[in-house]
Amino acid sequence: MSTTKSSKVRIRNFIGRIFSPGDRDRGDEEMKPSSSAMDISQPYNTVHRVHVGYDGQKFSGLPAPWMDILLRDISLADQKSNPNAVVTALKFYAQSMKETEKTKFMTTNSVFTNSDDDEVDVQLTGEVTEHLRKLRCSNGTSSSPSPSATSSSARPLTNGNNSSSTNHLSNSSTEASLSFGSELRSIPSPSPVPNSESAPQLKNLTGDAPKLHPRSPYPPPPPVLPQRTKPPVVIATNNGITNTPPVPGKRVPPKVPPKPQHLKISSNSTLSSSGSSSPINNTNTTSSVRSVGNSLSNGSCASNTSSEADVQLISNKENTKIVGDANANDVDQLLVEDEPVRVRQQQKQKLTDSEVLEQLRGIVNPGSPISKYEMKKQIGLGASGTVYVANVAGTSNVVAVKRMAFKTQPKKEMLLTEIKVMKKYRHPNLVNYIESYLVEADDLWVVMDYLEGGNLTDVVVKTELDEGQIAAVLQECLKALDFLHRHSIVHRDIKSDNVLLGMNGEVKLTDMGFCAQIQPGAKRNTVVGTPYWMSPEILNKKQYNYKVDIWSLGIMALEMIDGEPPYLRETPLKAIYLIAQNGKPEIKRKNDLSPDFLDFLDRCLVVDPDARADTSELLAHPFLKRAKPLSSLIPYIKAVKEQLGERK
Ligand SMILES: Nc1ncnc2c1ncn2[C@@H]1O[C@H](COP(=O)(O)OP(=O)(O)OP(=O)(O)O)[C@@H](O)[C@H]1O
Repeated sequence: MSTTKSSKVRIRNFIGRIFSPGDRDRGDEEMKPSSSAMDISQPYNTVHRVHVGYDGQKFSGLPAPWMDILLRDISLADQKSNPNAVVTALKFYAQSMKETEKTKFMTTNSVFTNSDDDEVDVQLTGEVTEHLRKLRCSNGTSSSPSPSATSSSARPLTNGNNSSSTNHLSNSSTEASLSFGSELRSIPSPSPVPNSESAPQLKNLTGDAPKLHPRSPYPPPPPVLPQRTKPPVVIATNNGITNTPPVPGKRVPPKVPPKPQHLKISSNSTLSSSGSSSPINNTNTTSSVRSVGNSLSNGSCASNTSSEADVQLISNKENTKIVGDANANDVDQLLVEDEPVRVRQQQKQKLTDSEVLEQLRGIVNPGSPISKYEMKKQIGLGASGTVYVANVAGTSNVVAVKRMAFKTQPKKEMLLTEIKVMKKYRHPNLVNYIESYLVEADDLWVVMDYLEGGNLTDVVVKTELDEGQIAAVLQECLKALDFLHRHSIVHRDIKSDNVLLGMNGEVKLTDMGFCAQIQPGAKRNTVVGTPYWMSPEILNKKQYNYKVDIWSLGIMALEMIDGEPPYLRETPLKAIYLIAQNGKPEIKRKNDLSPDFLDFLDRCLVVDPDARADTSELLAHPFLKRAKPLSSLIPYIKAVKEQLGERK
């Protein structure tokens, strides 16, 4: 097993204990004979609440294991300084534990499904919220990151910087609850894992040929040392598309029939109702909405598109008005435009395994790949399968083949999403799909470009890139993100692990499993990502859009400076607390960085997504003018490969 593989697996093992996917494994469900009419179903939508109090000094009411872990990871002083962030961390943690409980196996990423299953939520009592309100008033500020605290950018920050944790607290909840899955489990403690590679590291501060020596020492790490890579990812579907101003330069929402007046809700209620109360929740309102839903949101990353439909109907209605005003004499036109169209309510449902299989069969090539590809060696082991390098028989072409056992996949819909996105969206900075096969209904082969240089993680962990090289990598990633965002696709899992390198220095994004399609101006609240790279709005379960990728890109830039994302050495609970508490992470080596680079980071790591840069802005940023040719990466990639090869 290569070092890459083993390190990823190690980290996965660690993280897997903490976070795991939220997709219900429907495999068993599918196999079961249908229950008779006399059967009484198991309880569902269960909510298990534990009352949580906070007296201004400490939390109470948590189950003992939770209290232990809270006290171990977050000091009383920290709890006191920002109880909101504690709530965010607990909520996230509770959800992750629930998902671990449900799935009972480890996977690469954590996925929280937040809508259609057991409720997992943390709310504080009215008494507690009142206390926190007073605290905020007496401090004269929110305990969440403030705009000024979270970005040194001179650009105006509009709103939302008071962190969503404030949202939890500002509602008038009268019940304090920390809700779990069906049964409370003892909380696994992160086991100590050796610090990231103690082996010699390659490093270059000057941009010259890389030399082997360790990265700069940082303050002594705390005792619990999670390893980098494949930490948790989360998905929580919660009817999450909302109405926001359209994004300039993005695609125009598809035309849909005007919404009947009696069904029309105010723009405010559109946001808050998330479509659940609207009588016309419909994922299939228009053909384009349907195609979006079918092509992408069938994966577990899909969120309910009903709100989106509402938004479109409302905005279309407004368009209609303008058209009507402009053609006031044309009564027929007005009548036609105002004709209410009733749209049938249809609930978004997850695909069954057999539906996923059916769709998959429609995508894969017929026949068998066995004689076409000669497997050379295993190059990686992911949560969903094993990656091999292979030769195309009779040619000198080399490809990567990912083989997955379909039936036992925990995230079948996400797999389907990944293949669909890879197949449909091709770009020089994306790992491109070549073809796929389903051998004997279970052995799924996905053939793709082979990126011989491995992933960026190995390079950032073992070497220190200079600013010109970092700018080059960021520029390539931004080109891919710009392409995805222009197609209304949000990647949602940007991190160095998902950036692959070619031996000629090419840089490509991979791992489309968490991609989602968001219509321009719409938002989602499916909690997806890898916590260390996760934007505050996702962590706080707020509505979000494509800007989450920009935050993660900023964190990835910090990885390239420091070799790891912020808080990696903290326990997961503390890390989540710190992200919620601090917003923009501290940039450790500020004095070593150019003003352009600092400004680039500032523009990515803005807590308020509306004030955060988009790909167009960043692609034009002066920092990218410093980008060196991609060939400058070659010695680094080679040195890392050699080092990894030596250790095999
Ligand atoms: N196209 C490729 N070219 C070269 N190496 C690859 C390619 N795809 C994957 N790899 C290597 O294989 C490893 C595992 O890839 P995989 O996509 O299975 O990882 P994962 O994202 O951890 O897993 P999963 O997607 O199953 O959750 C990667 O870290 C990478 O080093």
